[in-house]
Amino acid sequence: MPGELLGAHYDQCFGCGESQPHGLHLAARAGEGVSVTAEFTVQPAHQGAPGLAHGGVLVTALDETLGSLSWMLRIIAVTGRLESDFLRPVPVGSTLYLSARCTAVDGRKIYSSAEGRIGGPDGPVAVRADALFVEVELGHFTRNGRPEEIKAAMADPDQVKVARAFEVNP
Ligand SMILES: CCCCCCCC(=O)SCCNC(=O)CCNC(=O)[C@H](O)C(C)(C)COP(=O)(O)OP(=O)(O)OC[C@H]1O[C@@H](n2cnc3c(N)ncnc32)[C@H](O)[C@@H]1OP(=O)(O)O
Repeated sequence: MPGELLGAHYDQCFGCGESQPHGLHLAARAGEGVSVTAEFTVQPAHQGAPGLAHGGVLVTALDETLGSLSWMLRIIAVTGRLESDFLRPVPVGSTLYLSARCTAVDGRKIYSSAEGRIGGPDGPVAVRADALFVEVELGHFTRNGRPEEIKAAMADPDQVKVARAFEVNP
């Protein structure tokens, strides 16, 4: 339902994992239709220039928010292409109000756009991105991931967590 937290897909994910000490701890919420929102507060560890967020970290926040759209579509997908615009510098300590929406689905291709605003959900747009995600099978992760982490994720007694680690919306 709109407003509901989607929860982390994998607890070690750099974007959303609760157990990832270096991560962004992004918590995405369902929006209206195939859309999501999330908030991310820039920490001192995310600096690129004194007191300013690193652009790559901001793109990660956009990527993760866009990736969360797969949950709304119940599709397993990975980022194939991500094009970003940096419109305003984002100071450390500021909160990025993120929103992403799916714009089209064509076979395995999922097109989407996202933006991050500062100063409030209706504040000026600081960063934006257009993405192409590509639907993949579960084997994309099990074949390509490092075996240690695959085994650890599969061994979790919580079966919902196991499914989520591989980006399947249960
Ligand atoms: C809840 C989840 C949150 C997750 C948030 C984080 C998301 C991520 O960061 S995922 C990690 C980063 N991404 C990756 O590691 C992906 C690495 N790339 C790959 O594995 C592959 O290149 C992959 C799967 C994207 C595509 O390969 P493959 O499955 O062989 O598909 P392929 O046949 O080449 O392409 C399928 C279609 O997509 C198109 N396509 C694929 N890549 C691109 C691209 N970069 N640009 C444009 N089009 C592309 C192809 O042209 C093709 O189109 P069509 O069907 O019209 O011919």
